[in-house]
Amino acid sequence: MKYLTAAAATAIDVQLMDPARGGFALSQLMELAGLSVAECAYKLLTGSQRQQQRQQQRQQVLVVCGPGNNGGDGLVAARHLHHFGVDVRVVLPKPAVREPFVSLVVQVAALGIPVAATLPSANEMRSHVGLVVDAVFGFSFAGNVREPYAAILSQLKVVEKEVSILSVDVPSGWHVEQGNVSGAGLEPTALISLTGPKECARFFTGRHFLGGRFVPPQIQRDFGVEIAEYVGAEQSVELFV
Ligand SMILES: NC(=O)C1=CN([C@@H]2O[C@H](COP(=O)(O)OP(=O)(O)OC[C@H]3O[C@@H](n4cnc5c(N)ncnc54)[C@H](O)[C@@H]3O)[C@@H](O)[C@H]2O)[C@H](O)CC1
Ligand SMILES: [K+]
Repeated sequence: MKYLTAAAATAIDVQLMDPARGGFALSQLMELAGLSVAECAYKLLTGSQRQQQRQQQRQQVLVVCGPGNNGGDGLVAARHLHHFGVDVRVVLPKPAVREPFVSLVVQVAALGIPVAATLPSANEMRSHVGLVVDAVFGFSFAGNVREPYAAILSQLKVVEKEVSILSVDVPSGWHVEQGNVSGAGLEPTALISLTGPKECARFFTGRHFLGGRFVPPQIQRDFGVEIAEYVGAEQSVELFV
């Protein structure tokens, strides 16, 4: 398994958006990343009969979005989950002030998806939330978690053993290469790595998926990113190492 440093993940993004290499716009990559997240979340929610029963009791998916592109992936995923028929809510601690986030929030609101700045209470999450999608921080997170996100992560940690969490790309609060060194990071049930697993995924022991089905072969080869064996139209694939 090839693991990416934060610098390599940034370099892949630059290549993907280079007009002469990948030729993608950021919003396209975010759309595909968010679609992978939504499809993976849906699989986790409905994957087994037991989960289907639990899902009937605790139907909501709570998508918690940070200030960068990881949060953008979350906003896209929320929109797709709504179209998949899931009762989805968004927590966006800081209002969107720039594109593509402003438009993504408009798209979410146009579907009637509730957007709040704060998390529900721990008891509300225990009784109503079937899955939290952690889209707070991705591969550009560094240093100690600053507010308002420190409070959000602490509140999620209170319920993390009782409510399933799917982290997008990096479990929020984890050092991108060294893992949960501060102890303030989430300990999610599942992780969906986008493009390729980051170094911190070496320390993750839960269910691990790969998504982001958009990397052309040349860029895969240049960075040693492994080609996942997606089946048919699926947007995420579980990794077993
Ligand atoms: N090629 C791909 O796989 C793609 C992945 N995508 C997703 O984009 C993120 C990386 O996005 P980026 O905007 O570079 O950064 P983050 O979302 O990780 O966060 C930046 C954001 O967070 C703030 N911040 C950083 N450290 C702290 C801190 N200690 N406390 C508080 N706030 C902090 C920083 O100021 C920024 O505002 C990747 O992981 C994928 O999820 C793309 O969507 C598509 C291509
Ligand atoms: K995350």
